[in-house]
Amino acid sequence: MASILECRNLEKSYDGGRTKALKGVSLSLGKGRIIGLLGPNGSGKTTFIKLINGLLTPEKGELYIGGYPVGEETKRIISYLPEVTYLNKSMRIHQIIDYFRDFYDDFDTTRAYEMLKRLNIDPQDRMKTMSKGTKEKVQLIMVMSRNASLYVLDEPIGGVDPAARDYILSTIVSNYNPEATILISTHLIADVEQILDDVIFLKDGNVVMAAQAENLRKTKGCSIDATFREVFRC
Ligand SMILES: Nc1ncnc2c1ncn2[C@@H]1O[C@H](COP(=O)(O)OP(=O)(O)OP(=O)(O)O)[C@@H](O)[C@H]1O
Repeated sequence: MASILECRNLEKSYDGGRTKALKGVSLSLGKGRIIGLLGPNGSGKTTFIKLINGLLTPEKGELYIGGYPVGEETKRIISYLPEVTYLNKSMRIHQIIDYFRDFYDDFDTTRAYEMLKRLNIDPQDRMKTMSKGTKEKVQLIMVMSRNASLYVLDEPIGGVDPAARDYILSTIVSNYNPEATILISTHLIADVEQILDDVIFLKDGNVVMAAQAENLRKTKGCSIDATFREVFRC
């Protein structure tokens, strides 16, 4: 299978080496796959995502996205949803859409307005007057309205109510280019597992499992959520 991301022996630590967040991660992410990056708190998910986006640099190892080392080329092909809100709170949604359209050549304005409509969000609303969950929906819509090769979503539905989660997930799946790859980091495994093709389990900075979701369910005879609870039982 052709891959969009390849990494070998990635290592990253904090505090001058005292905290080893990634201890030699090697992975290949296939094109056109929806991949769950799963692991308990502190397992290294956000660190890995920050390396992909060039916000951190590894101490060791190699990382290539679309055949390029992390840099300008890779930023162009990655659409990234960070854990924290980064949109200007005083802006109205339609202004944010204009901003994204000006900033990203691959931004699809029509798709953004369609997704807002489907989720009943008024483009005239200002970010600061919206609930946490609605802000999350808007951010996700902006990120998914780009025609990227790799979407990296760090906890995309944490603040969204359960009724809206399925709707958002199906919106994600139906609106993105099937050639593109989506990497989703989340603790809400039961909610997202229906859309996952592959899963990666991270534990203490190591990949402890990387498998096709369907194969894993067959082998274990249970859901990904149940397997996760078994592997990471406290
Ligand atoms: N800025 C930082 N300074 C020091 N240590 C950090 C920093 N960021 C993360 N760490 C540590 O690195 C390790 C991995 O953290 P990371 O945030 O990547 O995990 P995570 O899997 O995303 O966790 P969570 O599910 O809680 O978001 C943890 O031990 C964490 O305490």
